[in-house]
Amino acid sequence: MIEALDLHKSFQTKTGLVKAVQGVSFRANDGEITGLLGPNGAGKTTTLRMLYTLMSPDAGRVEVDAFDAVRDAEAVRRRLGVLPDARGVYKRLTARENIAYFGRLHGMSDADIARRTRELSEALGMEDVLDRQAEGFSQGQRTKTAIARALVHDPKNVILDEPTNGLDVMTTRGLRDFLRQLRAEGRCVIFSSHIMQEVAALCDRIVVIANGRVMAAGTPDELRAQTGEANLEEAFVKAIGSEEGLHA
Ligand SMILES: Nc1ncnc2c1ncn2[C@@H]1O[C@H](COP(=O)(O)OP(=O)(O)OP(=O)(O)O)[C@@H](O)[C@H]1O
Repeated sequence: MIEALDLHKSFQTKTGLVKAVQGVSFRANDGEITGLLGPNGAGKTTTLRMLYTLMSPDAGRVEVDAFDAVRDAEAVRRRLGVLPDARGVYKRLTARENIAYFGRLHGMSDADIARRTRELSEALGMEDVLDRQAEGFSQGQRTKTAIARALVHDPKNVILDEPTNGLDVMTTRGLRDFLRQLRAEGRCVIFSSHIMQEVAALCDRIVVIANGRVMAAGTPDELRAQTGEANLEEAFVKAIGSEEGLHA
């Protein structure tokens, strides 16, 4: 389970202070997919970075399975699998070597790494590229490698920053099935997106973010009730106040 408790984060820039996240709170439960939906610049990536301990919040707290992300950062990292916005796949290594490298960083045995690599490559449909050097991989192949690598240590909680960005329709469908499988395994899954159809298709719980603030949050039914809109996509538009930036 992942909890964001009144998170704040600002950045000093040449043109002044950018308030990227201004009081974001939500809870993502185990066995559920939670979607962070918002237009470009809403604060999704900054929020996720605080959840996965890359950035510390100016104010507020993150808890992962009741561990504090600042005080117990190590314990939190062990419980997380992360697909960051910069995928960061090592080009000189094959997909298999990329996955194994992360497995070793987590202290896994070669046998466990081999077993998890088999499971993940089958689930993600990437057996054909497993032993190819990542140099020259398509965007989808890079994303799959980065996801397999993030999950090699079998983490209970999974955070994915715009996982379907740049993927074709078939790869996106495969990835959606994969996320549903993670949910069925009882994991806590959080992903960000600016595509409302994506969030509507997958999520048990949705956090609508704009200008660094939570505009609405809840199950699809709760969001429809809160906004008085029968159609979920209309509910998103109403919560944000505009449909700009919410499409593919
Ligand atoms: N390191 C940084 N320095 C300065 N400003 C930043 C930094 N990181 C983020 N921001 C600003 O904070 C705001 C929120 O950015 P963030 O990347 O969190 O949004 P996002 O919802 O993930 O957007 P996108 O969908 O475009 O990825 C933006 O105005 C962005 O320019």
